[in-house]
Amino acid sequence: MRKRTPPRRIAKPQPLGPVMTYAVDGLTHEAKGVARLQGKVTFIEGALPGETVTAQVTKAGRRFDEAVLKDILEPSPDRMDPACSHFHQCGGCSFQHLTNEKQLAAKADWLQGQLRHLITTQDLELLSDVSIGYRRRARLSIHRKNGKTVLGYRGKASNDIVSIERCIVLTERLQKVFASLKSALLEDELAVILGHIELLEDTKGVSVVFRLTSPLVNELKKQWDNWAQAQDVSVYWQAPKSSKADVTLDSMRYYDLKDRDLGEIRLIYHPQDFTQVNATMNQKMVTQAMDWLNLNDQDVVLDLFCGVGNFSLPLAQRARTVIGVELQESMVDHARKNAQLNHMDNVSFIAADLTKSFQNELSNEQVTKVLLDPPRAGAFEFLDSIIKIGPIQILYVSCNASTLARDAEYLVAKGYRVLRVSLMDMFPQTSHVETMMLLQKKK
Ligand SMILES: C[S@@+](CC[C@H](N)C(=O)[O-])C[C@H]1O[C@@H](n2cnc3c(N)ncnc32)[C@H](O)[C@@H]1O
Ligand code: SF4
Repeated sequence: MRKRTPPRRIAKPQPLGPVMTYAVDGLTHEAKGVARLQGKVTFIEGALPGETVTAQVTKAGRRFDEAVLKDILEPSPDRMDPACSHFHQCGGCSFQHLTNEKQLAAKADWLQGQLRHLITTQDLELLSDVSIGYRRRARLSIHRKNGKTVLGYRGKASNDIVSIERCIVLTERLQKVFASLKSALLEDELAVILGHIELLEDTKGVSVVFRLTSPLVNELKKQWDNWAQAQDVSVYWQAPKSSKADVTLDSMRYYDLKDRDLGEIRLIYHPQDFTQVNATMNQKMVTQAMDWLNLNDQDVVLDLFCGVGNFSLPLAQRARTVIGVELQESMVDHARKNAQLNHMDNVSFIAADLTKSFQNELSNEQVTKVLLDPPRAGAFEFLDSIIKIGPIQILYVSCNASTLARDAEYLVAKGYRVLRVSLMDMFPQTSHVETMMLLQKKK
């Protein structure tokens, strides 16, 4: 007899609490106001420190409650009207109700808190740029309900897709393509066979990746190729069940990095490879990394989690040798191609999983400096290997301050000290914080 799957327990929605008045005195890094009522902490989405608000508890826990904002009785002087009309529904931004200056102050506060065992308040440097129109890539969700197509992003409070008319954090060119795409797609049969859509802008221009859930008939493809031509964008099709769009070398994307003294580098990549989302900040970040590492022609540098060579190639312009390490074989291929295209023969790449040790392949090199740029999980598993290699300096680029704090505290315990730290505002209007930290081996 076939076993029956037991019915899934669905958590009962909690009844809403009464509307209460709260004095807000803090802000979480996810932009929730923090208030205390009779000793219990309540997180209120959308409330700011210094405000008196009314709110209603939606989730009561043992240690804290979560509440929705009802009314602002006394607003903070730092409050501003969100520039985007979708702000209250869309899950993309969390900070638009706070001035840019205060957004940065809140991020700096939070980062200092995370790194409290490593730095003092004066230590934090800041790298920032424009606060809207900066995103060069975005993933649009698509959903069809009762014959209607909804195109946009996931919502703030739920997984539902919020219909977006205009997204002001996208680059201007992407905003225009988004608008044209939306009006062409909503009534079109292509919408029925799409999983999601990726928009991308780089030095080559704008491109759109359509992820198909069913095969595409020729006529529809022709129609969309015409749309792409009229919009001057490239279209890539990701076939159903394949992990990436099929892209020939000729139709790869590319972006350029400029160096003050050493000229330009062009990096090719697959449209679905990892690339930094904020092009201007990426350029600034790479320049800062080169300045901080202050390389010379004797340096041997390891670039860990190197992607397609975003740091490796600029490093190779200065150092004697650079070795890049990356998990994805296809990105390693692109990184090698990039070295070739830029006529660099002092950089090589290894495909390896950095959660595992593979030191033997590196043991012939006297590595002087290491740059690492891991995903959110950090690089803890590889730290002992780095310590064994014993570089003079380690430059850590991080998208998650709590794993950075953990890893840096370990490195400090093993004989390194923190020289410089910078908050890099890669994603204004959101709560994301990127950090660069330079560590030096103690004598
Ligand atoms: C934050 S990205 C940085 C990429 C590159 N440094 C850049 O600036 O474009 C992290 C990279 O680490 C790679 N990665 C993720 N897990 C890894 C692992 N276990 N071992 C090696 N590389 C990994 C990802 O494929 C991605 O390219
Ligand atoms: S991600 Fe775009 S649409 Fe969403 S709130 Fe931010 S600016 Fe508005």
